[in-house]
Amino acid sequence: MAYVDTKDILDKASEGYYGVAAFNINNMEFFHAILEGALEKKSPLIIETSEGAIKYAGMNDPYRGARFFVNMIKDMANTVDIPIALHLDHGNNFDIIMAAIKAGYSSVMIDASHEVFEENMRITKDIVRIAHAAGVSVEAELGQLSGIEDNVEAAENVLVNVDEAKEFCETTEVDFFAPAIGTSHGAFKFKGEAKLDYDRLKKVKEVTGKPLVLHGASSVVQEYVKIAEEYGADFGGSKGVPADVLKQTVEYGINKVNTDTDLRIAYVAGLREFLAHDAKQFDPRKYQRKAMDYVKKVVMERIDILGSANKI
Ligand SMILES: O=C(CO)COP(=O)(O)O
Ligand SMILES: O=C[C@H](O)COP(=O)(O)O
Ligand SMILES: [Zn+2]
Ligand SMILES: [Zn+2]
Repeated sequence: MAYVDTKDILDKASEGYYGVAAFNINNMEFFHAILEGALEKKSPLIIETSEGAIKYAGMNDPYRGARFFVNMIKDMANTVDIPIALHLDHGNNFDIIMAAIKAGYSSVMIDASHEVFEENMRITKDIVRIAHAAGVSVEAELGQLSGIEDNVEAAENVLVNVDEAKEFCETTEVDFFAPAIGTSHGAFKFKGEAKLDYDRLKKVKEVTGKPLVLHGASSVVQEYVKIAEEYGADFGGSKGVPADVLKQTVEYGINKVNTDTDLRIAYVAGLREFLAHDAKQFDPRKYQRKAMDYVKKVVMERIDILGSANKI
């Protein structure tokens, strides 16, 4: 169909109260596996790359890395019949954000959430001005991702403040907004029960009216953790955001659901399983296929959970 603005995908999702997964990639194989899954589900697709992914792909040259991803994804988008957007995840380095905008990313995230509120607003507003002038939409974040502990006072300090969220969105004119509501990145999100602050989420949706983004949203699917561990991995104690919790967040206004860890675990499970059974194989197209099939399955399962199938 086309290479599109992330905002187009997310405005529709926000109106329709469904979620679209944003999948992190570092290379072609993950992109192909994700694309196969999205095509089968006829789902809009957001691909995102971290600054680290851009440096990796560009052999430490950000502009070269950003061009690498734009070329791969834009070209492919023009040959398939689903909308695809390319997003810079957790942009923090000015040069890399500029490289992504210049190379043709659909959108960028400016993550100045570690700064104090006023400074976060100032930095975000600056990036919005530059990005919008280039026709690129912007995501920004408020609060810190570190999970809700039993201590409520500590949670207050890391979770998004609703009044600040309103002021932040109005002042900066960001296109989509990531409120911290209790998730964290990686495979070890919760010690006990997965607990997110739904009330806070509902209020943020109400006061901002923006498409909302959930970071650290992987489910850490135990089926793949088990396979990986059967073949030598050690992810003891891993725990993610369960599917029913994700569905609930979508119902309360989350539209972009960032997913990296689930794909990494599925891939490494497939790779370990395949290699353990075929000691003679050294063709990457063969030994990566099972890993890609597992990634594709995770992608399709997430599309079903979030409700973006047939929304093209
Ligand atoms: O938030 C993410 C990327 O920005 C990814 O989160 P996970 O580590 O839960 O996959
Ligand atoms: O949010 C972070 C993403 O999972 C990307 O991580 P990375 O910096 O290892 O590429
Ligand atoms: Zn952050
Ligand atoms: Zn994130």
